[in-house]
Amino acid sequence: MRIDVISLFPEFVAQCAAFGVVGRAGERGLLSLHGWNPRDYAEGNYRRVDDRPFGGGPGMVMLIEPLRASLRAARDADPAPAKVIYLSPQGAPLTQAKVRELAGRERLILLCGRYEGVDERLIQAEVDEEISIGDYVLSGGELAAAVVVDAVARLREGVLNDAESAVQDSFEDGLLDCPHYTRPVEHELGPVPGVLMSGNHAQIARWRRMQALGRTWQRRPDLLDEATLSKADRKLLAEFREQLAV
Ligand SMILES: CN(C)c1ccccc1CNc1ccc(C(N)=O)cn1
Repeated sequence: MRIDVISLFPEFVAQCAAFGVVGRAGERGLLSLHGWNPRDYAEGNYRRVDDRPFGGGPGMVMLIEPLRASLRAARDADPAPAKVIYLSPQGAPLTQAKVRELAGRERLILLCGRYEGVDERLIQAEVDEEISIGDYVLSGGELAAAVVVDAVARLREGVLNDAESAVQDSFEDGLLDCPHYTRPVEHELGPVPGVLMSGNHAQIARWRRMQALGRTWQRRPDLLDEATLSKADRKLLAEFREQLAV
């Protein structure tokens, strides 16, 4: 998979992708990341990439042409067609389902805005999708781009080993994860739930599913509404709630 990042700080996103499983994906050739800086395509001796907003008001707006030229350079760098994604607070919320869809593509071009954003005409002409990583404002789209790179890379075949992808699964079905424990069994902070020490793998899986369902119900009932629960799931959740009522 190839991801091109259009940014005034292209090394920012490359650095975020240099660690851990995503860094490993790069070393294995499963993911290639390329940065393009609009300033390299800006005309004039000041190489302007922004200018004042028509209509007045504070801040600056990114100019069309440097972005357009850097997007063209990124597209032309590889024959595969690319989906252009603009990271902005005005975008559609990023969900795991959207991450899965993006991970199925061979190329993505991520456009990172700075200042107050980008001239709307460039967005209309060049952007396929606007995506937001959450309802908050960042000083630039680069952190949002790094989030997309990480979330997408881990879903690519061969990036995660079996153990790591098992962790991924717990979020795949739209539920929160169960609690995790490791040594020591006894600690001043409390014991490890006995079922996890039982060696009874069916019971352990049952307990973990109950915990995932229960925590989702407690912390994110909105996710629970969207999740399709089996009859067995509903029974487990009822049991979880009974245990609370005790
Ligand atoms: C400077 N701003 C406000 C801006 C305005 C318009 C576009 C991009 C930016 C860059 N900032 C971003 C980007 C993304 C997100 C997000 N929630 O995904 C939050 N902030």
